[in-house]
Amino acid sequence: MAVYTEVPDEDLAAFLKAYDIGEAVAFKGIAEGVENSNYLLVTTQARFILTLYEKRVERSDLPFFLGLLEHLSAKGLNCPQPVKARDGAVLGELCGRPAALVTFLDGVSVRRPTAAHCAELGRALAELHEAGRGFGLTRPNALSVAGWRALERSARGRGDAVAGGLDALIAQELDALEPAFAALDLPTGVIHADLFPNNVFFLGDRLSGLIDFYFACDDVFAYDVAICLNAWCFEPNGEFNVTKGGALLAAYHAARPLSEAEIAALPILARGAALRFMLTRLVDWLDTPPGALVKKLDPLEYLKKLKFHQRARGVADYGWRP
Ligand SMILES: Nc1ncnc2c1ncn2[C@@H]1O[C@H](COP(=O)(O)OP(=O)(O)O)[C@@H](O)[C@H]1O
Ligand SMILES: N[C@@H](CCOP(=O)(O)O)C(=O)O
Repeated sequence: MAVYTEVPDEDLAAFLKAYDIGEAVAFKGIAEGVENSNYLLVTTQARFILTLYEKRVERSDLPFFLGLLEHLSAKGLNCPQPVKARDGAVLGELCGRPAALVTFLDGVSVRRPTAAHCAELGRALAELHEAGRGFGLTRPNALSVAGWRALERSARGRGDAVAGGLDALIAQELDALEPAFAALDLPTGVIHADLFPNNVFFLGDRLSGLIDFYFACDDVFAYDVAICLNAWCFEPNGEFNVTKGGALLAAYHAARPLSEAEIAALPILARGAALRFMLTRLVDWLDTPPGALVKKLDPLEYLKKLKFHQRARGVADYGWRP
């Protein structure tokens, strides 16, 4: 359960005084999520999500995240919209944490995406990349290749207790991926960087909205595609589903054509994305105290994915059909 900070009734009431959104009629912690504390707030006017920003979110990044939501909403993308307080501010403070209210999106996330879901996702990802153009703020990707060494250092010497040989494998991957990423010269812009199935809502078969932009940053567009190939196209038994991969890539390409260089780079980008999620999960796995109210995510799921990417012979292995 991702509620790190409990909000007492009187603190909530004081916080809501700054807004013109009606009276609170229900307020409850949301079990899903990993990074921040999220609450569902129902008022006499509407439903909202109240987020208290926790560990990995830097306060100085919040204008980027909240401004991006406003920019994307204005471009017609269905994502949460920050709610302004009476003084126009979108960022407040609650229980000693930065906090914001955003609009509630209808829809449900899918646990077992089909090829049709992957196609919807591919199209929406391309639309997100297009909609991000012209956003005035920038944010480097703290969890791209330049950030992986620090994660490796913080897990160093402890990986082998999770899987035999893991420490050496991570060190070798970094040695291989750092020069490979440095050699890439691909189109960049605003990416979501965490568009996993839990952050995508559907109404029936149609994708209805995207949430959780708190890893969004400026980076290579095709890296975002590679993150999604990892998150959407593997089966629970660890096999990559080329039908799903092909559907995701074709739908993305139809909405934002991928260049030859982007297509050729997908296997190495997917390998890097697998390492990135394995590393953050590994650090959380090792450092989350026993009894913490959060579901720890399995780093070894991403070790299996990484091994698939190491073996991949080319983009055809991901279902790409020219
Ligand atoms: N704008 C929103 N509309 C509806 N539900 C939301 C919204 N934002 C978050 N949620 C719910 O809260 C859960 C956790 O949100 P998320 O942003 O993924 O948290 P975290 O960043 O902590 O991982 C989501 O799975 C979803 O159920
Ligand atoms: N998607 C990441 C964890 C981040 O969780 P989210 O709830 O913020 O999407 C992973 O699977 O490792």
